[in-house]
Amino acid sequence: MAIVAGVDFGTLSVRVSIVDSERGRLGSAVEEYPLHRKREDPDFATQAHEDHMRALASATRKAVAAAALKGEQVEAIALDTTGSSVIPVDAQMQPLNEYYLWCDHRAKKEAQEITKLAHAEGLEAIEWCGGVYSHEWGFAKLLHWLRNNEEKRGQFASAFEHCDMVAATLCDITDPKKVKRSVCAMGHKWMWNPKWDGLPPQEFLSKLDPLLDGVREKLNGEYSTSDAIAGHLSAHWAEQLGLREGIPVPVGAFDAHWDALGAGCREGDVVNVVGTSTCIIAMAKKAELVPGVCGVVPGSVHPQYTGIEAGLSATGDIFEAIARRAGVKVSELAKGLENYRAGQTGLLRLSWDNGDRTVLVNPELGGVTLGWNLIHTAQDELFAAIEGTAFHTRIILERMAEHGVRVDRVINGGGIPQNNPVLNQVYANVLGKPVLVPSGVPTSLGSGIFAMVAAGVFKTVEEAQDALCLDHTTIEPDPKQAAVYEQLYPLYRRVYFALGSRSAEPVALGDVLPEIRRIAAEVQGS
Ligand SMILES: Nc1ncnc2c1ncn2[C@@H]1O[C@H](COP(=O)(O)OP(=O)(O)O)[C@@H](O)[C@H]1O
Ligand SMILES: O=C(CO)[C@@H](O)[C@@H](O)COP(=O)(O)O
Repeated sequence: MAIVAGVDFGTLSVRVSIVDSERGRLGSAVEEYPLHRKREDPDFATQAHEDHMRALASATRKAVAAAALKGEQVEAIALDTTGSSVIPVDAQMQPLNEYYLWCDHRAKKEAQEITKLAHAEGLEAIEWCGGVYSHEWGFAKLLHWLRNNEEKRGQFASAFEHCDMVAATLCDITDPKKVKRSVCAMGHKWMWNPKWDGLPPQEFLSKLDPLLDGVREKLNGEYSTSDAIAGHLSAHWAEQLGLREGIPVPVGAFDAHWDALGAGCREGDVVNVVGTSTCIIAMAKKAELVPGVCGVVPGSVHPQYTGIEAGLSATGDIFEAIARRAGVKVSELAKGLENYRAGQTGLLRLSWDNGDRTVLVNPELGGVTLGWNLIHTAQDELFAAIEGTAFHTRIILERMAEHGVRVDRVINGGGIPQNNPVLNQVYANVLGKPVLVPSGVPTSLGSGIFAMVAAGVFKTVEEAQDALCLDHTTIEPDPKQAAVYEQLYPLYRRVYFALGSRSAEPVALGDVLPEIRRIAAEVQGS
């Protein structure tokens, strides 16, 4: 028997779970931290390193108390975070600014420049990240920071993903060169891959902007999968967290990737980690390039597999915005959704409110709702938004399957499937497949799995999964509702490509809207 701590840094809060190798999760605690946004600049989204560390210390102490244990008993701590959440640091690992959070979109211009040059130079890496370098990713954010912080540039020693920065802080590693970097974070967001000798060549980066001269060297170091140890908990942070000094901290990774493992992901499974955004995660022994899918990286989800990541740039964030505009909480607006039937609203809602991450990969897109009439309500829009995210998910899963990714089982992981059963049923109906939902919050179990491996309790991720993962409830598609979606999905697909991409066949709303309305009228009349 062994006890470890699993940590998950989400967009708004950190969850710490205390996990026992035999009894599973013994207790957990959540602590929030501020997300700094600016009303005048919707692209701005930052968070402070100190706020994260303070929240981590408090949540860890509370989780240990909730588990009715002593912190001394915890044998390892592992952590995952959002990404690309990037922090520039000086030569002593001190932050030069706040994190550019994953949803900070200020670096659109830089991302476009990277994409353009990468294609012009024939950089193989650009094909493996969907053909478009995202403004949510590391190099775009770093270049934006360098261009906009002239007075601090002289102190710039390196930049880190949130997961690597927290592990380094906990282990008191103060030399940027000695910090181990996560292949998951660096592979999906910084074009790192052993296939082309790590990061893109320095010549490419310098051509992009001379401000990036020498940056490859500054980002160098040991790149590791999460079965490697990043370091050991320092005396200072052991005291802050209420744990034992010297326990191992494995190399971290992204939240969605470990959430997928925590939700029980094996080869052949696709996990929709549905939260503020959706990350769609799969893993394969061998994976080919998937056009429009934002990352195919060896070792990223599971150390011995190639991880595949796709997703929606906003899911819960869309639901929340709809509720906010109606002046209520999303949990309030969600009450009564179970009375809705497939397609009944007559609304078709595209989930582009935060741009499109996969498969169009276009940050310029914005949310679109077709079919409004004068009596539609905010709740109608919420239901249509759930349907819209499910349709978008189907487009992505079809793209993955076309390129050899197995979609034998679909698992709805992440926070929202635990709170919103209607969403799970809509997903099963739209996908026309059973959807498996973990029978309890899967968040932070992935970290528990890697903490167990770090503590040496289990030799493999699979053994740890067998011990820690929760059972699944299977949501079967409802044949009648699924049949309605079989009519609506082709319309959604046409509109998605026609509105979102210049190269697709155009579509006339005068053709689409009567069809959506006809389907709604049939549903209402049945
Ligand atoms: N009942 C609900 N139905 C749908 N969405 C919800 C509900 N309750 C909360 N949400 C959304 O869940 C999101 C948070 O998801 P969660 O998985 O807990 O966090 P994170 O994505 O940061 O890890 C928020 O965007 C919130 O709007
Ligand atoms: O993009 C990634 C991981 O690659 C996520 O960290 C990001 O979408 C944030 O995820 P959450 O929805 O906050 O869990």
